[in-house]
Amino acid sequence: MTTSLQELLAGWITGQRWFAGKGRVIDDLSIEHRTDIQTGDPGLLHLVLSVRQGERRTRYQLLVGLRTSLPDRLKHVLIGSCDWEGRECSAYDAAHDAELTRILLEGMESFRRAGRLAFHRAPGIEIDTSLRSLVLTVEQSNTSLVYGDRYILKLFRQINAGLNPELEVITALAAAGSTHIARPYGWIETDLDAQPTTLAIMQEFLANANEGWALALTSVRDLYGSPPDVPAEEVGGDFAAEAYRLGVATAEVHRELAAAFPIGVVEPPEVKRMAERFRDRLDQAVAEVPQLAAHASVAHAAYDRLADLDRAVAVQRVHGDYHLGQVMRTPGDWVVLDFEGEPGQPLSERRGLDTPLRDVAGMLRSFDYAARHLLAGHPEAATLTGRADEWSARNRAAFLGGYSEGGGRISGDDAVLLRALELSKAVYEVVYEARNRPTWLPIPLAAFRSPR
Ligand SMILES: Nc1ncnc2c1ncn2[C@@H]1O[C@H](COP(=O)(O)OP(=O)(O)O)[C@@H](O)[C@H]1O
Ligand SMILES: O=P(O)(O)O[C@H]1O[C@H](CO)[C@@H](O[C@H]2O[C@H](CO)[C@@H](O)[C@H](O)[C@H]2O)[C@H](O)[C@H]1O
Repeated sequence: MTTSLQELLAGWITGQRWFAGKGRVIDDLSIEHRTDIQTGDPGLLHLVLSVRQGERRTRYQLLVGLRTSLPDRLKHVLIGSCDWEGRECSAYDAAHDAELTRILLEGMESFRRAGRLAFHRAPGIEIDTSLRSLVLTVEQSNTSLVYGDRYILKLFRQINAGLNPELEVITALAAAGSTHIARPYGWIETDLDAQPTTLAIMQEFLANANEGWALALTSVRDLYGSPPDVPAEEVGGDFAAEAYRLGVATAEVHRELAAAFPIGVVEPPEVKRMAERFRDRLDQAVAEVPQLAAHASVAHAAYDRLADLDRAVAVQRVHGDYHLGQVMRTPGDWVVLDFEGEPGQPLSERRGLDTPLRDVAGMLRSFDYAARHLLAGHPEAATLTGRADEWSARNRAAFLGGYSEGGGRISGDDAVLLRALELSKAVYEVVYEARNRPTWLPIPLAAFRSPR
């Protein structure tokens, strides 16, 4: 059975949104660990796959459902037919099968152990196991299940051995009473390379919240639709007050992170090495995305200035992949999600200390994304570019104002660091877009146009 399921998976996995190795040939796919969470019909398998593409080996997690007869409601997530213990079965993505995902809730409620899997519940939490799940249909690197508007369970798709930074951070911030996180309710663990490894995290579902990205886009649309002589601040959907409030919340989260985890200082030689890493990343990105070559000199100039800074930089735990899709506006305040760091980086790096300006840079880039992403293919793109610049500049400034007001420190010297961080993020985004959404590539490329 294993061989045929492996073949099916090799054909199926490349089409999944969360598959990180798009555009590269799979040299080998093997099932590293298999846990039969439920035997019988339907059956539920948990698989850790190891996918080798060239030198790179990546692990992915799958929940595979097996049924002798697949109901219509699950036909859209069919992986294929396979032989399972002598029977012809349909294998499918079980994340979409509420009958099977309930087993995960039951597992967390009862602290179940199934083979190598260990289910956990957060202290003082009771889990309602009667809730049915739906898969969240948003662009994401993982797969999230929403149980009855009460819980959201994120199944990490790409698995790295070790404790996931998100679980570590939200547990610490919840214990410190933070109002800027969604409370943790439970998690699922395994051991990989002899390390406890987080496979999934369940949190409070923020049912009455709106994603920052969606709110920002509504504002951008309003501005695009308004007469050209009306300034941004007079357009109905102006976002600047929210951007400011988000800046305040960001500074508060940074303060909470600094209080909950160790802090440190990076001396000038290490800042030089940071610039060096940015250069290496740029070179790799240019090799993968040739369109970036024409802009590389702008980034190199920013990295040279960083290398010459000759100044120590304060570091602490940070978010690491901060953008408008990671923040939600609840009726009360902004809540920050997904403290996972940049997907694809080693866990040691994602759990390491960094300058909080990395997050500030990430959010500044996101304002630029929001301002420009509606321009691609827009018939009036040429005239609307000025509007996009206006929206971006206004909201970036408001966010920075809020960040300072909330106690976040940005000194004059920090402009050099911030610029280098922004361009490094844009380099990451160029690669990300080339791999996942090639039509969006012009958005990060626009970051290299001119110094702000
Ligand atoms: N606690 C939550 N309550 C409501 N929606 C959430 C919550 N957590 C995540 N989401 C929604 O799921 C989306 C993806 O979540 P995220 O943690 O960023 O996943 P990924 O790491 O896969 O990108 C968010 O942009 C948001 O729309
Ligand atoms: O899946 P994650 O949320 O962890 O992050 C990845 O996907 C993001 C896209 O969904 C990507 O963000 C980029 O696009 C956003 C708009 O969709 C934009 O707001 C961000 O500024 C931009 O970086 C993120 O980089 C990637 O890690």
